[in-house]
Amino acid sequence: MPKVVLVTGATSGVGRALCQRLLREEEELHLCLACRNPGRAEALRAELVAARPSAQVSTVQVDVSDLRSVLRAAGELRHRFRRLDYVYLNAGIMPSPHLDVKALVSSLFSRNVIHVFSTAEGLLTQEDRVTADGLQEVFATNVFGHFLLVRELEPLLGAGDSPRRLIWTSSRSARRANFRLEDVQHREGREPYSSSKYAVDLLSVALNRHGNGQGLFSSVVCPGTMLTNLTYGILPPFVWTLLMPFIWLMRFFANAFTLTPHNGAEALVWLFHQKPESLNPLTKYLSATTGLGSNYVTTEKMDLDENTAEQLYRHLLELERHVRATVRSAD
Ligand SMILES: NC(=O)C1=CN([C@@H]2O[C@H](COP(=O)(O)OP(=O)(O)OC[C@H]3O[C@@H](n4cnc5c(N)ncnc54)[C@H](OP(=O)(O)O)[C@@H]3O)[C@@H](O)[C@H]2O)C=CC1
Ligand SMILES: CC(C)=CCC[C@@H](C)[C@H]1CC[C@H]2C3=C(CC[C@]12C)[C@@]1(C)CCC(=O)C[C@@H]1CC3
Repeated sequence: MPKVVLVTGATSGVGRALCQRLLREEEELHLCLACRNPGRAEALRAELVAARPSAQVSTVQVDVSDLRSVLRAAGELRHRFRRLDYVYLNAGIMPSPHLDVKALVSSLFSRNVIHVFSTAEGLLTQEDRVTADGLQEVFATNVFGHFLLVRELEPLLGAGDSPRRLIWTSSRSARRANFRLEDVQHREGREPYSSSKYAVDLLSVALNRHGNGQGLFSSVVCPGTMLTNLTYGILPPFVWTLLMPFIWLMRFFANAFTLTPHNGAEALVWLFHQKPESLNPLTKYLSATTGLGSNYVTTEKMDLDENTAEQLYRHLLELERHVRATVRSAD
């Protein structure tokens, strides 16, 4: 039986590289591309099948920031598949990022330079929006839409003869100081991206607590800093090109500059092969690249506690009840 793998945000960046690498490395696989843009999804499907004609690749349309779209897509997946072996919860956004150039320059002369360049701590703020469902867009996309998808896919992720896996694309920029249980959507702060990734880390811990007994295992990864549509929103491609000599030099000191989506996918592919029982739920798995360009996976203990994880989980369940009631009454 081929393993069934669902990937959100497969049309570009690390999601796309993950699909290419999995199909190149794995014989028996059914890859389902969960994408918001059907044209791009079909173009990717055709490209993957052209590269490997025996590959089984399908698509499903989903905008993870739109709750009705998530409910509809999950219904379609329940209809199409009897089980999902791996779900990569990878789609993510960072809207209208602002780089604090003064902080960037002063970090160059600080002892913290490697940490700051690996995590972007203090360097970036974003402007979030509110979705048609009334949620903060970064939270809806990076966290809640995916949470609802997982909840809706529970019948396909339940106990079976082999473990089921959730693999979240988080970030080294997830930071406890940017997250508050009283404001999980980050309505008030200026770092919704970091807050959303911290929420992802917490959520993964809670999902393990509630799912491991039924054979469901969750992990978080950071692909490192890559040049993708997301980072081209921070600096345009030509500026990244100008910075390249500096970045190549930085790579000898900061392994987080993976730069290409292929390199960034290292930890996502590595996790595919690991026995979930051997993984630590409190560890983040990081793609890393050496100065000479070799890829490897390293780990980081997450700065969180299980009590906060549980409280966030309950909060998300409550929000889920609320949005389901709203969707029902509007239909
Ligand atoms: N780039 C980096 O340096 C880092 C990225 N990450 C994380 O990696 C993940 C992938 O980002 P990356 O590859 O860099 O960025 P890209 O912008 O290249 O890819 C993002 C993907 O997510 C999809 N997407 C965005 N919003 C939605 C939505 N509402 N519904 C469905 N799909 C959506 C995009 O679809 P579409 O093609 O339609 O736009 C695209 O396929 C994100 O979670 C990001 O936070 C983490 C650390 C560093
Ligand atoms: C000289 C030089 C390398 C300049 C680039 C400065 C910044 C644009 C980068 C420094 C740290 C980077 C970083 C990210 C984006 C680009 C930087 C701010 C991320 C926020 C991208 C998305 C993530 O999930 C984490 C990354 C942390 C580091």
